[in-house]
Amino acid sequence: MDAMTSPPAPRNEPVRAYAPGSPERESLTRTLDELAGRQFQLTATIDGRQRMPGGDRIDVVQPHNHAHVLGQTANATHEDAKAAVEAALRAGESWRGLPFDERAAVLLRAADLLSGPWRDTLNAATMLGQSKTVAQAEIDSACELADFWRFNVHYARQILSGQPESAPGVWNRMEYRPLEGFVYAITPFNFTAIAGNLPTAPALMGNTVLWKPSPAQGLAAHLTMRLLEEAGLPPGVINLLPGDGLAVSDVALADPALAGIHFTGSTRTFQHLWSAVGANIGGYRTYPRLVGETGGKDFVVAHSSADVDVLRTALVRGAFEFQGQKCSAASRAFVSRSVWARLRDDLVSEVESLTVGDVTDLRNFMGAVIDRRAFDRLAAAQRMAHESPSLEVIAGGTADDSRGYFVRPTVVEGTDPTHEIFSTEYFGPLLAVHVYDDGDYERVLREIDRGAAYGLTGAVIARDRAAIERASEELRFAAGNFYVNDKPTGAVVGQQPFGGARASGTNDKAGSVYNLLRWVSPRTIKETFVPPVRSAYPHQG
Ligand SMILES: NC(=O)c1ccc[n+]([C@@H]2O[C@H](COP(=O)([O-])OP(=O)(O)OC[C@H]3O[C@@H](n4cnc5c(N)ncnc54)[C@H](O)[C@@H]3O)[C@@H](O)[C@H]2O)c1
Ligand SMILES: N[C@@H](CCC=O)C(=O)O
Repeated sequence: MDAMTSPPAPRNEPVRAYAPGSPERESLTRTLDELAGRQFQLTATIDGRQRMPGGDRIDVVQPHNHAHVLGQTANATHEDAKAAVEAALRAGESWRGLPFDERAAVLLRAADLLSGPWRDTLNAATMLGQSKTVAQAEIDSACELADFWRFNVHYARQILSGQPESAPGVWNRMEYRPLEGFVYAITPFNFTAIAGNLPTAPALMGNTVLWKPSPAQGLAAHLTMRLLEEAGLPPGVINLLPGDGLAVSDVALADPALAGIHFTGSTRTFQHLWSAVGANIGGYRTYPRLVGETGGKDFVVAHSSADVDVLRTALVRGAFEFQGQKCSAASRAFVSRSVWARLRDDLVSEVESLTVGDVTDLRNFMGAVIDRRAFDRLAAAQRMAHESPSLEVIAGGTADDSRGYFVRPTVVEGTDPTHEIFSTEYFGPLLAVHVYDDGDYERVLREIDRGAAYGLTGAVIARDRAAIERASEELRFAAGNFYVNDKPTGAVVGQQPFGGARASGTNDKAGSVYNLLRWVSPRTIKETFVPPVRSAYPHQG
């Protein structure tokens, strides 16, 4: 169809409350029972066909009840990856030839399916598979994913409408071509929305994709793929390859047609991928676009003018929601001594009262950490905190893996702000607090800026406008998402475009124009209506 069309304007998907007795709670509870009672085969999807990969088998379990197996998956092999590359390249010819509106319609339909009939399914899968409470699942697998799909269509249209000037007699046009080759999307365990966005954002711009989700997010990823198929995604446009990704990387990173990597996960993994691309740089048809959103050591700085209730709430929610497994989670706090005197006891008792347990019991505030590796890492960090002379564990500090991977929310007070607890990302419910003299605000801002390698999120809690301005200035490069009198988590698509620099990534702001621009390779076309027919210029006489 040749027309300037107007799709529905995007708006943020309203967040449901799931209060006791509400219809949405009853319906979700039924879906939780239904999914928990099934055994899923978490297959690969290559060229629209599902098959179990040929590599080692992996059980996908409920982290809060690790004896409960939700399904089986397997590591994709070299053969699986080669088949997926071929399928993506084949599908690319027809997918990029489709008018933009047809591609956009698939994602708009996916968003409406997700906010309607698929909502309970993806929320329940995210609760069971990733141990998210209903509130955390709802803002992720329902709202943020639907927002990504709707807002990306809106931002893509803005990009397509960006056209150059044309002088009289000439028509200049900009064509937003997809990249030449395939995009490799590698996604983390912690957000179903990020997992769904990373393959679909390049696809919207006309690219075809290999999608390698985290095994620990395998159930929600499998169901997201089914939802996209129901929405009309053609075979081969997104090819899902489950497992650890090692064989997939062997194939994808060595392929001349690798045109981009869309990654979210740890800094270490991204640096490994970047090095592999660097080592092979002469072998590609085009320079691969490398987009990676990675780790964080996110701060809260409380000035002596801070409101103590605002600070306590920002710390508890910011550090402990989803067990601190958000790249944005507050993990280092710098609190002025006069505020700490009024905060400490209430903070400790609130943290000690947080309920941690099975997320299908909707009264719990927190679930389990994702797996054995995370549990061991966090238990070791707790031991280190108990043993270190400059640290005092003032809340939590225990962990129990007898039924699920449960780690109590833990607050550690540290006198030495250069201790590794203030610079290492542990990715769990562990908050380190440094108390500074009220007069040392400027010094502490510099300490925060230099104290960690990351630059993802941070917050200042203060009533004094000059203190807010000083923090904003001094910490300008310490956070890509900076919050004033709020927790440093919970960015909303369309409102707080998300991402950070330094060791936190390429800061391409998922769910924005900046991100989508990375998946196009513009072509400028100049057409001259009445072209010259002589080479000589007037000054030649
Ligand atoms: N900045 C952000 O927006 C953001 C968002 C979410 C998570 N994160 C970060 O992600 C990390 C937690 O997620 P994670 O534990 O899933 O990270 P991870 O790096 O362990 O894994 C991320 C993905 O990479 C895959 N992977 C690892 N090695 C690979 C290889 N050689 N080839 C192909 N795939 C490979 C994993 O299987 C997984 O799918 C934290 O550091 C967190 O801060 C950042
Ligand atoms: N965008 C999310 C964090 C994603 C990383 O885990 C937030 O703002 O809390």
